[in-house]
Amino acid sequence: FFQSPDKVAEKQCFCELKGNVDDCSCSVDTVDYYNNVKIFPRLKSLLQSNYFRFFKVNLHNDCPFWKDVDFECAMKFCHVESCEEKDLPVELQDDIDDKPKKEAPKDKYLKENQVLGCKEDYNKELDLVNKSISEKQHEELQKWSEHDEAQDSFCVLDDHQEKAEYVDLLLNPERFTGYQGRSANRIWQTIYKENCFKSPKVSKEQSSYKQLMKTKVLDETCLEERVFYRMVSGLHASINVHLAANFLQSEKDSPLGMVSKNGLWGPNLKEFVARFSPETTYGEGEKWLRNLYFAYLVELRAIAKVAPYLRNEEFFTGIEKSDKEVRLAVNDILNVIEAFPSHFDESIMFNGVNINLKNEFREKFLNISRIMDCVGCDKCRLWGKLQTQGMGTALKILFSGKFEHNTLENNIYVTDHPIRDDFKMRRSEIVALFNAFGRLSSSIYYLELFRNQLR
Ligand SMILES: Cc1cc2nc3c(=O)[nH]c(=O)nc-3n(C[C@H](O)[C@H](O)[C@H](O)COP(=O)(O)OP(=O)(O)OC[C@H]3O[C@@H](n4cnc5c(N)ncnc54)[C@H](O)[C@@H]3O)c2cc1C
Repeated sequence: FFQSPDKVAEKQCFCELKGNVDDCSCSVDTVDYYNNVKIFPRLKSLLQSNYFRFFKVNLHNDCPFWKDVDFECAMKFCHVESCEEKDLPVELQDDIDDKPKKEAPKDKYLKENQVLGCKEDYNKELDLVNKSISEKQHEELQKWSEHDEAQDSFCVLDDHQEKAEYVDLLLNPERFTGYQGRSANRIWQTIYKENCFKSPKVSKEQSSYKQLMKTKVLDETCLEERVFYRMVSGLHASINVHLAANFLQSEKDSPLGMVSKNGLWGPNLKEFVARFSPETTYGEGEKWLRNLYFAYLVELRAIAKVAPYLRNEEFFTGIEKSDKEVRLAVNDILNVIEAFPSHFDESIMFNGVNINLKNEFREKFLNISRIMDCVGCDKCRLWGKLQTQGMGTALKILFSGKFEHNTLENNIYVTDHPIRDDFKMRRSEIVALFNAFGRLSSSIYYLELFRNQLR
């Protein structure tokens, strides 16, 4: 089913990406082969284990940037079921002992009888940017920088907050929810326009993407800015690939679908093409897909870099047999990841530049993790938080400076001083990192599926 890099068929479709991933020395074909054959199957199985399937998250935070969060998710499938204590592994049950009992779900999250997909005309507001964000941002960041523990973090972790609850990720899969319209658009718009350095996203005044591309905005930015943009765009692409790959459909047109009591789900080629084809995206779709590979390579490298630390983790859930299996499975996947032939080289970043650039990079990413509290659909918020926390954890590993002794020799990273005493990872960081990487990995896998359908 998957072809080795040298046997890849004649390229035809827009999603048949050629050459190297931008700003990396690694080819798309290498990632496809390595991911689809070696990494994805291992990760898929690992992420079903008790240690990795339960994620502690606070989905009840108020949006720090604007008051009128629209809960525009139109389907009952947007709702997240949190775990009851009895369903959790022993180790995690202790963790919620003194927590207040779960609140009843808010009615606004459950709009079972609404029409699928919210088709509100949001275009009239597309250009509006909420200016209050900057002031708010400032306050939030001020608080953040006063918080010692958080100094080397790139994202907000809310697992310690009072209203945080365990969620079983396997029972709440990331898939099409119908979340769209003004609310979803405002989140992406804010991420690109407010929080990024210079994004090629256009406002309505700028006539088209084509025109924007002529200005080559991205090419003119420095590496760090491009990395930032590519990470976010890669995450965005991954989310949109997933919603096309796990789309609600009827039995009739879905031989590949999975039947469950919550509906019939499966890949929707039309949806994928509509989101990424050159015709509908002014040729940008291909670049967004390439950014997915970029984000993948950054997280892959972070896991390789933190491998010595992870090899000392117990992955304790209180069930001896399965904990041992998880340790073996993690070790196996770390071996595969470390042997990847062409890792992203983070040492090229933040060299000889003003230290403020690194801080700015961290602060901007921190804001992106905070914007997730403004997402008006529970399930999208859950996966948005998990993936930004995973990405933030990867950035912390790469840029917190606690692995400075890692050197690149003959294209292989050598870790002289594997773990510094002051480098610590929380359980939620490990869970988020692996699950976030799992999302990117599965997007690349689904991309192959769509490619094959288009051939
Ligand atoms: C954090 C978050 C999580 C979400 N999770 C889900 C989910 O689990 N299930 C679900 O069904 N929906 C989810 N959504 C909604 C989904 O991402 C889309 O916003 C929605 O389907 C509407 O799509 P759209 O066609 O309007 O374009 P959007 O995806 O909303 O994009 C807005 C604009 O950004 C540009 N753009 C699109 N992709 C990229 C890219 N990769 N890089 C750069 N620019 C881009 C395009 O110009 C596009 O018009 C989520 C949204 C957010 C903000």
